[in-house]
Amino acid sequence: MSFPVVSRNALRSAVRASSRSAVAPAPAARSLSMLAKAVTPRAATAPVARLAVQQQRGLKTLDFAGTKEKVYERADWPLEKLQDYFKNDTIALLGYGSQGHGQGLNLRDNGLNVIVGVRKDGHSWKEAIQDGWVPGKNLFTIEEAAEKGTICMYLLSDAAQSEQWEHLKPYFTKGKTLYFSHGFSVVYKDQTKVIPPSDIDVILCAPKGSGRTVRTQFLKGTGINSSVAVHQDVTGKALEKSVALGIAVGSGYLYETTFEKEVYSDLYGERGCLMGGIQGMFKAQYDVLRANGHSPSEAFNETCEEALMSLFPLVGEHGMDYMYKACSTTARRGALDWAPEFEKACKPVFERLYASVRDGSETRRTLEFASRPTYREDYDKETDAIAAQEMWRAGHTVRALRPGRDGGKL
Ligand SMILES: NC(=O)C1=CN([C@@H]2O[C@H](COP(=O)(O)OP(=O)(O)OC[C@H]3O[C@@H](n4cnc5c(N)ncnc54)[C@H](OP(=O)(O)O)[C@@H]3O)[C@@H](O)[C@H]2O)C=CC1
Ligand SMILES: CC(=O)[C@](C)(O)C(=O)O
Ligand SMILES: [Mg+2]
Ligand SMILES: [Mg+2]
Repeated sequence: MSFPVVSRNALRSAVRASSRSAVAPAPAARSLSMLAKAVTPRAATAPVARLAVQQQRGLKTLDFAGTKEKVYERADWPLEKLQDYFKNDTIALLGYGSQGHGQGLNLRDNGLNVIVGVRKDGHSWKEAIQDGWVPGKNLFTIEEAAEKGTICMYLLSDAAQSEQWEHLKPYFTKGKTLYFSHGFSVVYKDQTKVIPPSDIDVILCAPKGSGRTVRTQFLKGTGINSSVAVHQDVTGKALEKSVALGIAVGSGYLYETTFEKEVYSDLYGERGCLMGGIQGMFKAQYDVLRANGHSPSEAFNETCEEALMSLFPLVGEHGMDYMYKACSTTARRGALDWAPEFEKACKPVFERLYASVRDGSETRRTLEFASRPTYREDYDKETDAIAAQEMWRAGHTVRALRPGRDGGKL
């Protein structure tokens, strides 16, 4: 079938770009995903799968639109090398939220010696048991795991990292490594009081996506992209260790950054285009359609469904210009004219947001809110309120209509 609105040149350059790109899936990765599907999940599958995916790539300096940056790729860390590198380590995951789940299961499937530490009988404890962690064998209280771990992965919520710090710090003794998936605790130390002992390596690997995706991409044989950074290098091996761990937890490739840059960009991004901004923009567009007499299904389809199911995936695969070219000349004219209007309207909001991240206001708010004993229920109330908005209730019905779907949950 032909694809009339995309010029041959555009298609050719899209293909060239994607074959050049560091993220283009290697053929081996594709066959790996079939392999991963063909065998039962967990332990036995992934190590076999990972061996199949020896790509000829490793540490690289790449040109990102004119700026040279270092990227680490998993080809430099085949499974046997990872297993050998961490053979004397006990990797202790402290916390089992979204990241604990994704990173922990991937480490376990990679055959590394990993244990989980969470509050006994809490929500995470139950979830860990469901995921096959066994109390007394590889599931412990936070304190027990912190004691046993030579590499302690501090994956409690950012608020709990601060709250538990004084209590857990004595376990982070000389020679151990402290690992974060966010620059938050260390960078906002004035508020969090997290100041690591000076005789341990302090490193970061922050997957740039949900812990759920960290897991699903690993099972598919692809890999999330992550940031790596070093806060303290006592052994001279801190960077190497952060890269090795980054690969071991399921990253496909890693960008080098600093704790500060990671946390500023992360807090900003999630409040902006990734989560807060997108909900706000969808809602505003939907409400105007409804106020002008459009039905809920029409308003939802023209705001969310088409974006998420048709146009955004094209942007993700090939870039914004490709998506524009795949749409009508009519759409293109209007979108080209209106994009700068939106940019102008949004820019001051983004500037205010960045300032609020940098001056610690966002941190203060998070620490206050997520420290509440009722934090789960309190968050649920607000996300339930989003689910209760007419827009997302309409979305529930729309999603259920997608062929192959039997319900409204993605
Ligand atoms: N979510 C994501 O996908 C991403 C997260 N990160 C970072 O990874 C780290 C972990 O985040 P995430 O996985 O989302 O986890 P959450 O922020 O959802 O935190 C959940 C974990 O913290 C524990 N916890 C919360 N409060 C307390 C407390 N007072 N005492 C003891 N334990 C507590 C929970 O245990 P319990 O069930 O017992 O309450 C649970 O194990 C954070 O630094 C985050 O910024 C980085 C990239 C993406
Ligand atoms: C998933 C992720 O990268 C976020 C949005 O930054 C987070 O969950 O904190
Ligand atoms: Mg974040
Ligand atoms: Mg993030």
